[in-house]
Amino acid sequence: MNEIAYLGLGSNIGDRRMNLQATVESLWTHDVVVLASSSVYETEPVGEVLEQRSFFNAVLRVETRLGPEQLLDACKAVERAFGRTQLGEDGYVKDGPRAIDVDLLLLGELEYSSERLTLPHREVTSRRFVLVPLLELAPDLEVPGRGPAVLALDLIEGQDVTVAGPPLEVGP
Ligand SMILES: Nc1ncnc2c1ncn2[C@@H]1O[C@H](COP(=O)(O)OP(=O)(O)OP(=O)(O)O)[C@@H](O)[C@H]1O
Ligand SMILES: Nc1nc2c(c(=O)[nH]1)N=C(CO)CN2
Repeated sequence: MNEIAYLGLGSNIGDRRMNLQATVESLWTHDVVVLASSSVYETEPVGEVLEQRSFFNAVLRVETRLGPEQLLDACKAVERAFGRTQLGEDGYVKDGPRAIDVDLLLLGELEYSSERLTLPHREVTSRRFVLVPLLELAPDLEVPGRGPAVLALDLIEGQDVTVAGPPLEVGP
């Protein structure tokens, strides 16, 4: 059965918008149908590395027949295609600069936990750079197990987010 999922994209190396657009095209080749994109936002770095270039972030609404672990594999395959080092590999920096980051934010109503995957994404309700584009696509969104996304956004202080450009092209 096909499910609706939301993916969070981020880039802060090279041509950031071009990297996000190329990610959309790469997802098509992994059985992930991209239905809609949020606007592209320029966002202040959040997390363990604050002294780095600002990010471009966007959220995609996708449709897929993949299950949770397979969908994570697809996200990781797209990151690898852009040369991203992965957790556990040489050169990996938690929260560090990256040409592309693809996070699996939500898969339908699923609450799921395995060694390598947590759904909803553990940070989905604490990051403005995720919630602002997510709410643009789904203003009434309820985050499974955590309540209305709009209430979570109200609780976040700081984390500058501004519109940098129109939505990514999602057509084939
Ligand atoms: N919902 C999820 N989406 C993506 N990765 C997840 C998720 N839940 C758990 N993970 C795990 O988190 C690991 C680290 O992810 P990643 O390399 O993208 O970290 P990061 O981008 O530095 O930080 P963050 O995950 O907080 O954005 C992945 O290898 C993956 O196994
Ligand atoms: N603004 C912003 N900050 C981040 C981002 C990101 O995509 N945008 N990604 C991170 C690691 O996943 C760490 N910090």
